[in-house]
Amino acid sequence: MEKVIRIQNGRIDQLGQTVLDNINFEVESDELVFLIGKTGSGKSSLLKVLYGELELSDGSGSMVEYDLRKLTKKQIPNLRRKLGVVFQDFQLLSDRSITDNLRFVMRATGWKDKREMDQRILTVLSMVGLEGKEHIQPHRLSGGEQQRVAIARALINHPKVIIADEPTGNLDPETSTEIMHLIVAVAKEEKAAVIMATHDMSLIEKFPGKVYKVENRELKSLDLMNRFDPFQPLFD
Ligand SMILES: Nc1ncnc2c1ncn2[C@@H]1O[C@H](COP(=O)(O)OP(=O)(O)OP(=O)(O)O)[C@@H](O)[C@H]1O
Repeated sequence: MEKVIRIQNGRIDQLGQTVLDNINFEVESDELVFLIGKTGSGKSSLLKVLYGELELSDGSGSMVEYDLRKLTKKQIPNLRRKLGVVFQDFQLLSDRSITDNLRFVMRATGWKDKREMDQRILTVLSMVGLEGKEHIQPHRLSGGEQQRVAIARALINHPKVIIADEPTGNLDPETSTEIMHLIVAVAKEEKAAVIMATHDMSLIEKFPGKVYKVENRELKSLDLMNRFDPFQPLFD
């Protein structure tokens, strides 16, 4: 299996303070990886490094084929073309239809041919079960549907990695499970790895994946056999 993420002895700083140190982390192209840990522990910071929003301050790291220590401003859009990013608050443009939300990203990532764009829009909307809703504006959709649009947007460029920062944080438990099923299914279809920060333990129980815990400025791989040991709580 190809490694799509690799960080060795990495360090992440925010405003001169070390958030995470001695990060050793690898993700293969077909893996589902959960990041857990208390609020403020550094999950989002790690994800930001992976999508080029924050520097890797020390060590070495690669994301898809990009060297995270040598990432130039010019390379960041190219890196993001290889990724799909999904956020807790969906981050859709509220004044545009679903189609225009997707077109906006497509234009920003170099798509030009209108027919090809329309075709891809139909494909990704059908992958997330939103066919027929192309012209609706996001505020007329439920939270679960809005997250489906965000997932469709993440799929536009055939991502190698889907990065999801608490994608179910604003959804009820039933919708969260549906969205999680969808992320896992589309990742399989597109052959993308998934790395997801979450506070939702029920998702980790339902969907088999690797689990890393961020704690005391360290990223620890949790032993899968022991991770439900009641004496080693996942969440404090
Ligand atoms: N833009 C920023 N500037 C400075 N410090 C920041 C910034 N964003 C986060 N931090 C700090 O970095 C640390 C890690 O925050 P981060 O958002 O990565 O945690 P998290 O585990 O994702 O939390 P949450 O579960 O609330 O999303 C915190 O101490 C936070 O205050």
